[in-house]
Amino acid sequence: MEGRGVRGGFTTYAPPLHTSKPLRRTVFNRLFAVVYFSAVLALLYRHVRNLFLYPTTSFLSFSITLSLFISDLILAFMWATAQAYRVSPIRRREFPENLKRIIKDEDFPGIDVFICTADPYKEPPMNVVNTALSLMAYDYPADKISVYVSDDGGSALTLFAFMEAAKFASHWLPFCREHNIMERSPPAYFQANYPSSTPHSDKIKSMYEEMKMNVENVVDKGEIIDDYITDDQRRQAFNQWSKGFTRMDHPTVIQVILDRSKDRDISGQSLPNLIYVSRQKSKTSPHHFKAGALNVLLRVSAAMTNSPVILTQDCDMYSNDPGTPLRVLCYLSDPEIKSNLAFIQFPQRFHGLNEDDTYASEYKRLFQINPLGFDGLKGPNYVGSGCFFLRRAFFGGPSTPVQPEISELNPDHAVNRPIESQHILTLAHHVAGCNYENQTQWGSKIGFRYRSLVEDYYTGYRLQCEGWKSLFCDPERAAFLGDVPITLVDVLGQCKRWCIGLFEVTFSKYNTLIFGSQSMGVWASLAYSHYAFWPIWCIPVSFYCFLPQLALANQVSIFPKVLEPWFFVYVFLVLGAYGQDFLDFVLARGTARKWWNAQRLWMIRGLTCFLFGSVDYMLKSVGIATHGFSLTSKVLDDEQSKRYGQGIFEFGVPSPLFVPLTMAAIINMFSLVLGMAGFVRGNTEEGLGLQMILTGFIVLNCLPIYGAIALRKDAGKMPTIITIVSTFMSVLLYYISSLFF
Ligand SMILES: O=c1ccn([C@@H]2O[C@H](COP(=O)(O)OP(=O)(O)O[C@H]3O[C@H](CO)[C@@H](O)[C@H](O)[C@H]3O)[C@@H](O)[C@H]2O)c(=O)[nH]1
Ligand SMILES: [Mn+2]
Repeated sequence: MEGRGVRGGFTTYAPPLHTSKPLRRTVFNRLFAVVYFSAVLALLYRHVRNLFLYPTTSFLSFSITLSLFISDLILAFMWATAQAYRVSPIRRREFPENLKRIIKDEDFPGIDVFICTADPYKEPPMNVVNTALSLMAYDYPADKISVYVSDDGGSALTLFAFMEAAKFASHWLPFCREHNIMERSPPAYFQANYPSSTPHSDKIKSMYEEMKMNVENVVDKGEIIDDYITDDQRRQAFNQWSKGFTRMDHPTVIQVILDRSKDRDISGQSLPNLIYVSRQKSKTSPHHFKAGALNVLLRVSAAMTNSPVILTQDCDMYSNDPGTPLRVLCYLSDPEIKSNLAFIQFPQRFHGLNEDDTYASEYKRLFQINPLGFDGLKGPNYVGSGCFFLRRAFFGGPSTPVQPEISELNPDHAVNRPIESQHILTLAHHVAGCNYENQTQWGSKIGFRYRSLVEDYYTGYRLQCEGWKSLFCDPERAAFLGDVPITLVDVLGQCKRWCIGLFEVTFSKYNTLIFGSQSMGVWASLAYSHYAFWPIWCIPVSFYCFLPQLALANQVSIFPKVLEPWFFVYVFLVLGAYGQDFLDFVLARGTARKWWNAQRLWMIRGLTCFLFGSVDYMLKSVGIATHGFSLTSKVLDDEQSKRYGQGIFEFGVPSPLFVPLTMAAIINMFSLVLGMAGFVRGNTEEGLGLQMILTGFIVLNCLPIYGAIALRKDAGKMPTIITIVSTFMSVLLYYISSLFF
């Protein structure tokens, strides 16, 4: 594949548009996997042997060995699935500078950009607007871009913000072009380029500030006051928010804010289409959260522009590089790649992370490392944002197309009427209706797939099962930058939602191991299974955080003695796994301190969201609970931001998620102290060495929790009620354990 040039399907001497090459560490990884696997087998053999010794040993030691066996079996399973990312990882490069020789501007495909937002108070309209502006300002012919905004919040405030943004866009877009600006989200530009201001940029800045003031004013008031309703068009638009209009129950609102066939910027160039869509909602029809919103956009955009390329974007992920669509074209101009390509995924990267990424919100493994491994198989999974799709992929497999119910939605249907024509608007309203999907294949065989809270993972997976491929595009300069949650409860809440969504896939007929391996081969199925089974990490993590410690506190040895042969198997397995993880992390632009935080968060997730997500999923399957898509908040609180900036853990709210975590902190500290005391007095068994090391390691990981319990006075400290409940439960747990040991 390397160095191949592409022109009209023939391999020529033309300069390449893209290359790919295997990662250098692949050979090492494969060898290491063989050695590591032998050690895993040895350990499992040891457990099985010990289990068979029962009933010569006690019931207690049988239960302990069984728990360790189950934990290690799960760890071994997760390790095995993760090897899928290590068999053939590749890294790609694109050469957009060679594009002009192969394709002319007028032959560029149209792009429909989808931006989803769902709540003006959790997702401030100004941020949504900034995302939209950054995408409208792509270095791409404006008459080929249409931006569709889906507002599940059904908020006039968001529509108002976009009306203001459209005015500003007519100044902002030419300004960006003229000065060749990289940061096309206005606040990112002002932050990066001030104080080196010019009269022109000052003028733009003050226009931006004025828009921002108007929008925030309206959002604060919660309504559009008459002063802002400056013309009939606006009056008509806002009159749609009639009495009885609520976010969960309202008719469709579709507003063409900019029409590229007639709207021009101040330099006279056309502006991209900008269309606001708030689909019809009714309390009696399911809306399927983001997947439902995206399917409405798929249909509304089909009616209006039907561009062959679609970019899906979360409202908080702005473009950080105006050249991104050209990178995409490097692949789309290669007929060999394009024929079975469903999507090109860019990594989710973030701005506003604190120095050491306290909550590992970067998810480096998920978003940056593992996709390289996926890419050498069938391609990366879809992660919801920063992804360019070929529209055709939503309508059946590459060789098994599925026809939509009306021909206008066909991916190759050409739209030949203006978007504001009555015919088009009527059709668009029709396909945005909340009953439109009844008795259709939307959500099952067509479009984004329903029935999982991780619609992104599930949709990408199903597309690949249909035979589609995908590509991972990870340029040095981040293509998109998103917000991160800055409080622990938000971080864990988001992860808990993912866990529920993942289990919804695992325990369905599309199980990644069974259905997946039949549809896309063993390795890709393993790669998907790694995430499908993500939440089960809660089992080994919980066992390892409590069992050895309780045994230690009771002076019972459960691991091999220090320096005996099995001790070295344990040491190799642990150091091997952590060492390889560290290496991957640092080679992917990571630092040692960020890695430390990432491994800490893995432990924390095991005790919190993985655990609660699994339990919630089970409660739901037996009909006890229901769950929805709880939005991640993108609003910054000053005090919280300050603490986040200093790298201080933010607890603050009395969430049950914190209870097992605090219990682990307490029990580990308690056992460590007892263990040390035993050592000092000389009556600690020599078999307790590994337990002491493990407990010490967990205590080290829990340092911020002790601080939050005992030392801090700020609003982000551990709520007293959580400390009390956890202490009580820890004492209870210790008491129960002492009855058995
Ligand atoms: O009913 C809904 C719920 C959410 N959203 C939008 O979905 C996006 C993602 O929501 P967010 O709260 O930011 O969730 P995250 O967990 O941060 O998102 C990650 O995980 C989601 C799946 O759980 C994916 O959809 C996202 O793309 C991925 O970034 C946002 O733009 C929302 O406005 C809707 O449009 N309608
Ligand atoms: Mn998000």
